[in-house]
Amino acid sequence: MADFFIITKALKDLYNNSQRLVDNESSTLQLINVNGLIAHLCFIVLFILIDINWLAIMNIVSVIVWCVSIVCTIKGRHRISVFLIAIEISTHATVTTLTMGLAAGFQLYLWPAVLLMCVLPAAHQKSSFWCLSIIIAPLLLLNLFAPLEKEAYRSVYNGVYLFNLISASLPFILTAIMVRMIFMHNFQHMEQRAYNDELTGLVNRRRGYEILHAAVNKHQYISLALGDIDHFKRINDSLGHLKGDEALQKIADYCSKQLDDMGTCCRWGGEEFLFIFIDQPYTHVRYKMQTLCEKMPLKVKMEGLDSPITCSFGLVSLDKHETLEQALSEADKRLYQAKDAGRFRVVHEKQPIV
Ligand SMILES: Nc1nc2c(ncn2[C@@H]2O[C@H](COP(=O)(O)OP(=O)(O)OP(=O)(O)O)[C@@H](O)[C@H]2O)c(=O)[nH]1
Repeated sequence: MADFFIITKALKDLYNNSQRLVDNESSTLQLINVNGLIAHLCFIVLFILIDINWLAIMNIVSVIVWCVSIVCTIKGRHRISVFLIAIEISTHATVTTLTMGLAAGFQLYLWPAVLLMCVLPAAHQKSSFWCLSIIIAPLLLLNLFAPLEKEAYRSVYNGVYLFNLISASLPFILTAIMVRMIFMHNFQHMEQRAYNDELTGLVNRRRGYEILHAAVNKHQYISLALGDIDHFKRINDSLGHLKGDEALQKIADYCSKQLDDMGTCCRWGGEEFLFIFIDQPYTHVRYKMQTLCEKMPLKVKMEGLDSPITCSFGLVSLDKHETLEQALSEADKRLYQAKDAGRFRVVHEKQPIV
């Protein structure tokens, strides 16, 4: 069991680090450069072994191009590096396919290169278009017009094709994984921005409504507490808006920690928070909200304030025959009752309980 956790943790770490990797154009390019360099070094050995010396020499030239590309990437000349990669792959595939025929499988390297070019220079559309053309043009022309086989190389076709098939599939699969990771990362980022309040990090009103509607559709038992910071204007007026923001962050932090897994705290408006409890016994919710309210002045502190930081709350549970809007409106009414009764309290029925 422990082994299983170690493996899942290692995979998780790898996934997180690789996300950082694809976030950074420079490290992605360098990863591709190093892979290209290693592949061509292997080619040199392979072609010496099967005695095709002109291909071994050609791969030495390729190695030099990949080295130059590595230097360009280090110097931040990413566009040149991408062009070099496109030209190297395109030239290599064209010359070898025309000389040995399609049966050797060198044209296969152009497919992962198409995918790579679509992903890599995403920030520069013009160069992306040219790099793609450098790859797509030979891909089409070779498949249409290159000779299928050459008599001189018949004996090596099986081995060379298999080698090319495997080593061209690997970058294809890796690039596809990279595209998926970029997509997932961007999706999570967008979801985070769409659902979370920027200042406090709490879920926002939109997400709050989604959680509520989902619970209503599933006929779950819902309790709501609408909270409002007491005399927040005074905090802003005495310490300034930036410190006011800091107070909001501290209160949000405190509320989420206090709630733990029991419920969700949303930033409902400026200095208003909505606490959502799904399928939690009302007595537990009442106790939780009351403790949260009582402990707040002890746990949330700001230097330079004359009075402690407190909140008032209106707590309701959603009746079966009641709509969400009615429950929210009732919570709002109870919040006002809490304010009228002197603040720093939870009103859950008609009368305050703190
Ligand atoms: N710093 C900061 N202030 C905010 C933000 N959103 C709302 N506010 C402030 O919150 C204050 C709300 O003031 P009021 O509605 O008068 O309420 P209050 O002073 O909290 O008084 P009571 O609610 O009656 O206890 C205003 O000064 C708003 O400018 C925010 O994101 N950052």
